[in-house]
Amino acid sequence: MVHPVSPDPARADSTPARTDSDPYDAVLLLSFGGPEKPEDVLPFLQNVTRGRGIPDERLKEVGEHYYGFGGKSPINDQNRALLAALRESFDEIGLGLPVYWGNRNWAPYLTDTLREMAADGIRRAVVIVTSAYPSYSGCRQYRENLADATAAVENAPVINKLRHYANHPGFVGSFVESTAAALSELPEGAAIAYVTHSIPTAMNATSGPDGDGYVGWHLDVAAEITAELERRTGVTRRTDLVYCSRSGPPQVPWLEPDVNDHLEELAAAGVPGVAVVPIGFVSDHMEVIYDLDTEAAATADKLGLPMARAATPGTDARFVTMLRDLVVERAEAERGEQPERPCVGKLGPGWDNCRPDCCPALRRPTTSTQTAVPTTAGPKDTA
Ligand SMILES: CC1=C(CCC(=O)O)c2cc3nc(cc4[nH]c(cc5[nH]c(cc1n2)c(C)c5CCC(=O)O)c(CCC(=O)O)c4C)C(CCC(=O)O)=C3C
Ligand SMILES: [Fe+2]
Repeated sequence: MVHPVSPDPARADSTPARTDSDPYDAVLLLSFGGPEKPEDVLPFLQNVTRGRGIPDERLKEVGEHYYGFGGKSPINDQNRALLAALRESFDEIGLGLPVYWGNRNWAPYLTDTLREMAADGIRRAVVIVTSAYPSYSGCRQYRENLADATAAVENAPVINKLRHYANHPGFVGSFVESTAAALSELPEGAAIAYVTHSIPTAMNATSGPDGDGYVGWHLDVAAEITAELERRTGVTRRTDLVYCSRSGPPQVPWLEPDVNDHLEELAAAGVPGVAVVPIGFVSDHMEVIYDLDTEAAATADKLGLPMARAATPGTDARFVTMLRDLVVERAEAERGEQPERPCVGKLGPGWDNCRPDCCPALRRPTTSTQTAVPTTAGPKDTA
């Protein structure tokens, strides 16, 4: 006779109580990093642009943006504030996970953070990236950084990256509120200009599992914010998705129009004002305080076009709670449960794991001096 297998009580007692965060024992906040003082600016820019073919002219120009703000980017302080807010939010529901922080381009460097996590005995962590959309720069490059750092650190934790969250109601809801606040400062009939970081059109073409994921996700998020505001107020407005922070050589096509050209067009069209809504940024980065609050604001001023910039999520409660919910959601999924996956828009929730061919790196231009030279070639062709 076969006896049903009954649980061994002694064994059950020794099994640790399952918490909401199983199987994770830590959270890692992964970000871009930025300089903290003038001496940091050049080495930071060298870290960012190593092997990326950015013209020297552009680097000098971007360096000036940082020097104009005392050589300090707001991004690190924004991340410190987000860390504090996340810890507080975890505490509220008794989610006892330590929260670590590492960057791609500046201290605390990701590799050092992983080393610290390994030393603390962290075995498995979930990573929050401060980039909400699919693209090589905003997703795969961070996953490459994680792979490199994991390979460099002995006993590095296993790491899972959260799904893209731009179409989560917490992210969209935060921008709905900030856009409404910006519009309330403007004359009736003001337009909305949604702004994100420009990328090469070729990078957009390979973004996400089906391509065009970068622009596609931004358009979907913009449409949701617009629809919710319209639902609340009954007012229909002109809306556009435009871009800032183009870099790279001029012959390489990047996403357009630039926000400044767009403001010119709005003014020419007789639009009475514009809410500039930086949906591509989770907090106030240099792109926001320079490209929008300084440069675009000066353009609008010159045009006599009233402009109000909507706040980024930063430490907005909707955004912080969303990140906490996503950690819990991913833990549930990894335990084999079927979590709810809140999302708005037409595209459906982001995927937990990117396919191997998602957002491939672009082939970067090389010069002829980097190609192999046939050994039969003469020392110099003087013809
Ligand atoms: C999609 C995207 C995001 C959003 C996703 C994410 O958040 O990660 C983002 C964020 C950021 N980009 C930043 C800074 C820079 N980005 C650069 C260059 C580039 N960005 C690109 C794309 C993106 N960038 C691309 C395709 C390049 C060309 C070089 C290359 O192919 O890699 C350069 C070089 C100089 C220049 O050309 O501007 C700098 C200094 C900072 C820090 C700001 C601060 O200090 O507050 C942040 C958050
Ligand atoms: Fe960038």
